Amino acid sequence: MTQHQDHRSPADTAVHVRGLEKRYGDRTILEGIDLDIARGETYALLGPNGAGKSTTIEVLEGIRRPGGGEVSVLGANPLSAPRAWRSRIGIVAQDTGDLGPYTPRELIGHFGRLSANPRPVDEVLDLVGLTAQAGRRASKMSGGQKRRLDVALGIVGRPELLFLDEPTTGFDPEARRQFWVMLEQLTAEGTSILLTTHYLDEAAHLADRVGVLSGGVLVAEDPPERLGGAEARVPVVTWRDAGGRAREQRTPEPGALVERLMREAREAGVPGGEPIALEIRRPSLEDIYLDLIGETAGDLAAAGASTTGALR
Ligand SMILES: Nc1ncnc2c1ncn2[C@@H]1O[C@H](COP(=O)(O)OP(=O)(O)OP(=O)(O)O)[C@@H](O)[C@H]1O
Repeated sequence: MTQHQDHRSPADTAVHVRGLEKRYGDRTILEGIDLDIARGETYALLGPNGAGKSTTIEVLEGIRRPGGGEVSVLGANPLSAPRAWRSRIGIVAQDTGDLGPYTPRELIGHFGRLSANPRPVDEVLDLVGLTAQAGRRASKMSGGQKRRLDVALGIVGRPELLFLDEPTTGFDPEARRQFWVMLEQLTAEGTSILLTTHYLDEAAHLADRVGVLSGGVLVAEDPPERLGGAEARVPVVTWRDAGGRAREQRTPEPGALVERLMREAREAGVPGGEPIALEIRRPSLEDIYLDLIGETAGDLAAAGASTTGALR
């Protein structure tokens, strides 16, 4: 939770969650999640398989009952929200069932008629890149094309808040880029978006903020370029010393270290005076993310907690 949002009332935010808990049987999945998503914000929920991302989204969609806590989505409790509330949210679930013998054009038209102010079918087909497949049976389309259709059905009603659970799984790289452009267009129209993804570059590209869910709690929450704090971004210098041993040092001043290594290499008579296998690397978002979830796994293991399923 960022401090500037503390004063906001649930009605001002797209999503407002306090102390969300969820258990399945004797397994605790969510242990007290606080989450605020501002109107117009794109928020990416990250976390290992089984961390509880889909569970969280399903609670927000009103299709799963929370075990405890306070949940407000577009100012309403999802479990008791009126019918009209449902048409203000868009859902792209992780698994969409069988879409029957229908074509994308028929399905998009049908879903559009359920909403008060649908986008024209041709506009939706164009937005998701399915114009050429508009008249084909959905069941005969490729996995990536079916996924695009799921997205089409999620956006046809011009939702104020769009939930996207791993939306680009199965997309080829070009389709992913097109999808990103489409989301940027929705964002420009003011749509709030909550997405889950295992693609860190996708989160970095799209999200205003990312939250990392691990071990039942949000272990970090920040804009992608600040995730993990400044310390996590300190560059790592790796090289081999004169004896051939792999060496590694984290330093905020890699230039000074490289200068020292070069001097030492020259003094040691290394041919060319170049440190062996020298590399300077800034930790990527993926490195930082893996550190964050690794720490949680370590903490829980140390505490003797059950790690089945809930961690990786
Ligand atoms: N209906 C259910 N009954 C019992 N356990 C469930 C149920 N639904 C989910 N779970 C368990 O809850 C945990 C969290 O599942 P969830 O689908 O929310 O994780 P996720 O973070 O979305 O994972 P993934 O990245 O694999 O999609 C998993 O261990 C899952 O097996």
